[in-house]
Amino acid sequence: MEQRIGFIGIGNMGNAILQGILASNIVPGTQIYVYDPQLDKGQALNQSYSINNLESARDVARESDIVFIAVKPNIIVDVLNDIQKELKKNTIVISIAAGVTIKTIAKCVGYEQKIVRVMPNTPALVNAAMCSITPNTEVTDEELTIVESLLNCIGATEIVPEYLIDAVVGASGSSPAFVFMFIEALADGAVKGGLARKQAYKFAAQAVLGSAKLLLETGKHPGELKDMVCSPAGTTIEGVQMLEEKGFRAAILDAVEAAIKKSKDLSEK
Ligand SMILES: NC(=O)C1=CN([C@@H]2O[C@H](COP(=O)(O)OP(=O)(O)OC[C@H]3O[C@@H](n4cnc5c(N)ncnc54)[C@H](OP(=O)(O)O)[C@@H]3O)[C@@H](O)[C@H]2O)C=CC1
Ligand SMILES: O=C(O)[C@@H]1CCC=N1
Repeated sequence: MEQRIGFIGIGNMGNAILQGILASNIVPGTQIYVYDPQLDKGQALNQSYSINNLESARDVARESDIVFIAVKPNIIVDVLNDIQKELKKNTIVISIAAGVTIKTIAKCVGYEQKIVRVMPNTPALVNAAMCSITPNTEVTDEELTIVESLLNCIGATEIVPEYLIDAVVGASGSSPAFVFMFIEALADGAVKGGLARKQAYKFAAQAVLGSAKLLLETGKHPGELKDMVCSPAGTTIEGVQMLEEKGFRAAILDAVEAAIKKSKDLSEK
């Protein structure tokens, strides 16, 4: 890919996308420009991949054809106002912020700027991200394809209308945290049953990974796959009954709903 890619902010999520892109080799490090106030974050990558560590967000905006804004939602407006004069007409501004609308972004960088909202997740670090993509009307089909191919290098993508991004936050942006809690709890249970801690994480995580793969690759309904595990009068159905009694499904549903609500609240501010 010939485009120069910028990153403003390389905290948890910016760094995960950046590392995923670097590992995929789609863009050489020399075509990547980053700024984060903690310069050491970029310096480590500079040694391994020869990326360009710049001294300000404005410098990154000036150098980039596609620029990821990966700062927290509460400072994104300040950052966008700061870089606005440095953007070229065709620069694609990608925001990964939860709850910051295309309209809010356009108010800062101009309604004619090419803007894409992306909702990624941290599995980007291991090239297993799920990203939603929402372009504004200034983005051409060709440019959208470029953004898609960039993000497909770090996982899977789906194009969604803007009003569904809050739901994506619940389903895949925030949900890795819920899944890690689930894995941690699975492992705690196994440790209680006598398994060594390290092995417990491996068994639990591989079970989650394998189950997700089975669902995606067979396309079967999750209920059918669950039924395949439950032998009559066996061990699994005992656990399933316990999860139903403790409100497992309702708890997950409520957690997703709470994340969606927060994302909506942020965009109404
Ligand atoms: N974490 C996740 O799983 C996901 C996050 N997101 C979105 O990603 C964005 C970033 O979140 P996350 O990575 O978790 O947050 P982090 O706090 O981990 O990362 C933000 C980074 O931006 C840096 N920063 C602060 N001010 C500036 C500035 N003026 N210019 C450049 N960089 C700056 C911060 O430095 P310092 O720490 O010194 O302030 C930090 O390194 C948010 O908008 C969030 O909604 C979206 C999907 C998933
Ligand atoms: O917690 C957050 O606000 C961000 C957005 C989605 C995942 N992390």
